[in-house]
This record gives sequence, structure tokens and C-alpha cells, in this order.
Amino acid sequence: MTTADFRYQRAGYVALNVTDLARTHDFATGIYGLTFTGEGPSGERFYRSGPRHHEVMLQPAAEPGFVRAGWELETEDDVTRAFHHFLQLGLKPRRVPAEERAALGLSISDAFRVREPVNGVEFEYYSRMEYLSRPLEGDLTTFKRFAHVGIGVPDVQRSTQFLLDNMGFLASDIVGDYTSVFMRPWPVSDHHGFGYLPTRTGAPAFHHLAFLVDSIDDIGKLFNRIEEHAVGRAFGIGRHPTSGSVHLYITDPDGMLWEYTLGMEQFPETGYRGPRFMSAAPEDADLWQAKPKPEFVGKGGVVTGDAGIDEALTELVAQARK
Ligand SMILES: CC(C)c1ccc(C(=O)O)c(O)c1O
Ligand SMILES: [Fe+2]
Repeated sequence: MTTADFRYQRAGYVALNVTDLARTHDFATGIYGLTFTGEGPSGERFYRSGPRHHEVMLQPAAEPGFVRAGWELETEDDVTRAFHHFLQLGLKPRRVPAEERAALGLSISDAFRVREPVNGVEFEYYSRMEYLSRPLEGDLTTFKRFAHVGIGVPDVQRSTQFLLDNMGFLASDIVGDYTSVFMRPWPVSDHHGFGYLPTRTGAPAFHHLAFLVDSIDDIGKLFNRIEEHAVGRAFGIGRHPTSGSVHLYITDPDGMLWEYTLGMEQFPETGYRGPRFMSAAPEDADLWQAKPKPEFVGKGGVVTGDAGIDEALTELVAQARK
């Protein structure tokens, strides 16, 4: 159990800023293998790996980076409870206006956004995203689902503690002395839906997004596809000691990292193991001794909004919970 009284259903979606929408569109569909859902009223584009309206949203911007992570909760009651939970903590959750919900395939759901105050990372909460019955396009990959995002932050331990204490996450594994932490939104079974890593910039920075794929064929075929299309390979094929998944990371046209992950550890709702404290030594970084390339540091910032980092609010929330 966590300290939050609402239940997550799954990692929902990630919204990214990209500098050349047409090029990233071709990458997302023709290389990574997602299906294009359509375009929203502000030119944003939506992509999916299954029946839900989207799991990736791309919007044009001058600089690439992470905009927000969307989280699907189990029920509308969970959304209401989550809203009041964040309201009580003083985090100022903001309802998503109806027109925007419609564009996001969330017409039949309440939805709100909130920024965690340590870094200003924005989360969106909702419970019912529209299902599309039209078939997926192409047969490049058999996806299971959107899996996680990794964000680089200046203080991994403090950032993690906030999510564990206030946002309904549990730690699955802690690497080194809080070099990186992998967390799952309770009670979702995947090893992690969110990870904090060291930032390469001194400020919050995007590191990667990941989708779970169904078979080793998907990883092998991506490996050969990127070579054919001269797309960068940043890390892999390898196997993570933490989740146990087989991985391959490639770079999009902005240099941002997109991962395929196969076969990650699943946690039961009760009786699960506690977080392990994993070695951060380079020789323990990959079960197959895969070595990250220099590109694996990643590209892209994090949109932290006007609020930015709110030291006072973080402190206030910490005090309130004591
Ligand atoms: C090296 C990156 C940050 C990493 C490490 C471990 C896992 C995992 O256990 O699945 C990841 O998904 C990663 O992206
Ligand atoms: Fe990952």
C-alpha cells in the first residue's frame, strides 16, 4: 500500500515537444512502429500501440523535451480522490478543460494536471480514455503497451521521496546511493512506470520513453530496421539487471531516446518484495555487458511551467505529512 488513497490502472501516455513534427512522425510510425491516431486542434499529433486513443502525444516546439506524463487511474472515484488528495497537499491540481479533454480522447473522463513541486514535472490523471476499434496500421512490431518514462533530476533521492510519500508510487529498485530509482504506480504490476536518473544538465531533463513489446522478434527487427534507415542506436541489445527486461534504445530526430523493453518483472498487488539496493558499478549495469554509447545521455528538457520548482511547497508538504 501507499500513502495515497487512489489506485493507478496503468502508465497512460507521454507528451513530448519535438522540433520537426513531420520527421518525428515518420520516426514514430515508420521506425518505432506506432499507429497515428490523428491531429488535435493545436496541431498536436497522437500515436497508439493498442486500442486507447493515444500513448504518445507530439507537439511542435522550438526545443525538444518532456511536457507531461499521463496516468490512467482505475475509476472516476479514484480521479476524484486523487484530485482532493493533491488539493489537500496544497499542490493546486488544475482540471483539464472540456475542449482539451475532447482532443485527448478523454471526453467521458474527468481529468486534471498537477506538478510535483521538487522539479516541476507535470502529471495528468484521468480514468477513461476513448477506445478506437479501427485496426492498428502496419505490422512492424507487436506492442504490449506504453511502459515508462525516465527523467533526469538534480536530486534523485529527494525527488523520489516526494513521489513515494505523496503521489502513490512504490520503489522497485534503488541503484547505488540513489543514483537512479525505478518506481511503480501502485498497484500496477510492471516493475516500473517511472524512473528518476541523474540529470545531464543540472536541471530536470528528459531521458527516455519505453514501450513493452511482445517478443524478441520485435527487438531483433528494430535492430535491423534502424541500421537500414540510419537511425542511431544508443544502448542495446542488452538486459537490465533491475527489471530483467531485454532492451534496445534508439534516438529520434531530436536525439531523444525511445526504448523497446521486453519481459519485465511483474509485482503482485500484495506480498510484493521490497526495493533492492543495486550496485551502480559499470560492470553491473547490464546482464549481457551491453555498453551505452555517448548518445545514451539523452536529449531534451522538461517543461516545468511557470510554477517551476517550488522549494517552499515541497517543504510545506513534507511538514504536513509528519
Ligand atoms: C539505464 C536505464 C536508465 C534503465 C535501467 C534499467 C531499466 C529496467 O530495469 O528496465 C530501464 O528501463 C532503464 O531505462
Ligand atoms: Fe527504461
